[in-house]
Amino acid sequence: MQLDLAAVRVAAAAFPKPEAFKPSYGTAGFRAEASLLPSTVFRCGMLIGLKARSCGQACGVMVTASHNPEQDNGLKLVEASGEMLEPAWEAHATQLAQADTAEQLLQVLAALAATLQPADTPGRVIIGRDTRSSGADLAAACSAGVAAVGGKVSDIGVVTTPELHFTVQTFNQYQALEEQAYFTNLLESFRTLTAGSHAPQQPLHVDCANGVGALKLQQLVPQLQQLGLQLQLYNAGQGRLNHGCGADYVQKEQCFPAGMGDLPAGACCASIDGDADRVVFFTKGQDGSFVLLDGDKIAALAAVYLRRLLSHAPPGTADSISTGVVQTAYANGASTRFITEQLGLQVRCTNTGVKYLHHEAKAFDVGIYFESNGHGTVLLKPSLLQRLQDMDENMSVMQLLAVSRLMNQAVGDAISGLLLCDAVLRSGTSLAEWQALYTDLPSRQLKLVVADRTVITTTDAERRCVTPAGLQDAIDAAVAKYDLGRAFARPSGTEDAVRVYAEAGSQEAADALAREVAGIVFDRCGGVGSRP
Ligand SMILES: CC(=O)N[C@H]1[C@@H](OP(=O)(O)O)O[C@H](CO)[C@@H](O)[C@@H]1O
Ligand SMILES: [Mg+2]
Repeated sequence: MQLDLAAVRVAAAAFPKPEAFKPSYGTAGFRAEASLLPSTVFRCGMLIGLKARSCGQACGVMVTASHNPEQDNGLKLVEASGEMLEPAWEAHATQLAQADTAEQLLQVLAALAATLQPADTPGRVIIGRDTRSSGADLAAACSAGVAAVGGKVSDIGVVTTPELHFTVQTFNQYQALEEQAYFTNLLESFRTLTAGSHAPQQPLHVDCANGVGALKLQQLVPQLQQLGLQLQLYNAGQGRLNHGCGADYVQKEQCFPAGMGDLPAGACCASIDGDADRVVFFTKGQDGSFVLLDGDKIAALAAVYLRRLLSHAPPGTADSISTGVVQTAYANGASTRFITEQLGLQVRCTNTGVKYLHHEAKAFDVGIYFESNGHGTVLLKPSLLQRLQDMDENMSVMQLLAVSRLMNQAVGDAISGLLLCDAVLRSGTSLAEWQALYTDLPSRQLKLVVADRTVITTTDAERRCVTPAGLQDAIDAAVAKYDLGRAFARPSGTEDAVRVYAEAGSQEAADALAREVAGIVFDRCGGVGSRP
């Protein structure tokens, strides 16, 4: 592909890279303090502009730092399929973003362009952003990057991350960019799923993390009310983004978000994160305690529901359909046991990061995937959808098709997840029954800093360490001392830290095992600071 490198040089000069800044495309794209990022987003604009021109379709950029503080920002790049950027291109993105001089930058860009052919159709880049104050300027820098390589831009303004993925996916199918298509799709599929179910339900109290999800849910409130769902929104934009609220806070701190501690016992509550791509549920126990229903519990509920729908489909349907649940090593062992032993479904474990789960889930006709922290969705294979469409109209078949429309097929979507769980709760599974599907094994997560976390390499979906030598044997010896013990250590893909996870028969044992494993990692991997 031919590029006007002189013009690129001039355009790039307006977005100099801070000298010591070495950004890399992590588990969820780039993230940093917003003022560091203009060069990164400009360069990623060039990268995704080239990709769009070479495939002749729309690709996407989402400017967001998700659950991180307001002063941070970042970006996620989106393929024409609506899915996350393919790994080979993550490496190109890192190379471009790290180029120190104009010469290096042009060299990396020209080398990449030389491998690409322009398509017959022009392609375009759809850019969205969350509510952060730095978002508009960064989106403009990204547009400038796309333009510098001769690409076309559609800036769709403030949207949730999954909405951007959905828009890219559907634009390539129907050439429409209207936001209403996203809402209509959610509302109509929710209507099908809840038709004939037992309204009125109790209200659903949603903590919106003071983020973009609040804006979008506010728009849905009146129509959802007509469908029998009463949404009460909290942290809907008055307070600081992700501050004392949001899915990340609630799941990590295991406590009520700001403004929601006074709700009555048994209230049905949920938290979404700053860019609305993850959701967890929670409630208050009769004793006033905080009760979390995390991504594992959502996966279990979705699995119960889909299994039920499949069993009511025309005879023989369920037998010929592969249904599986994809989890990571962080999934509570009790959830894995419930899904395999009680539901008789397959469970696969992948590396941490939604892109790995999504990929694995596509192998099933019905693939349910959730990380414990609430990222996830339900995928139905196109060949299965075709089969269902060809079947006689049966309530369960209609509902299975509705699940495929409600659940974002490109990426995890908090709004889809909220609506799916509400629909299942109305279909006859109560909140108490959901809670009681299984009891979580006590667990503990810790993190520690070591001199160089890349000395730790892992295998078996990050559940076992390969290097440094002897580390895994020492972890195994620790785990063996605990009843129902399981533990692993892995380097984070988003932070300069090593994460340790442990579960065991009691909370004290899980805490002790996590501490012990963290100590082992500290001693053998060059721990920094005080020993855990
Ligand atoms: C234990 C944990 O919660 N890890 C998170 C975190 O990844 P790490 O590689 O563990 O830093 O950020 C990812 C991106 O948001 C998310 O997908 C993942 O679940
Ligand atoms: Mg997020």
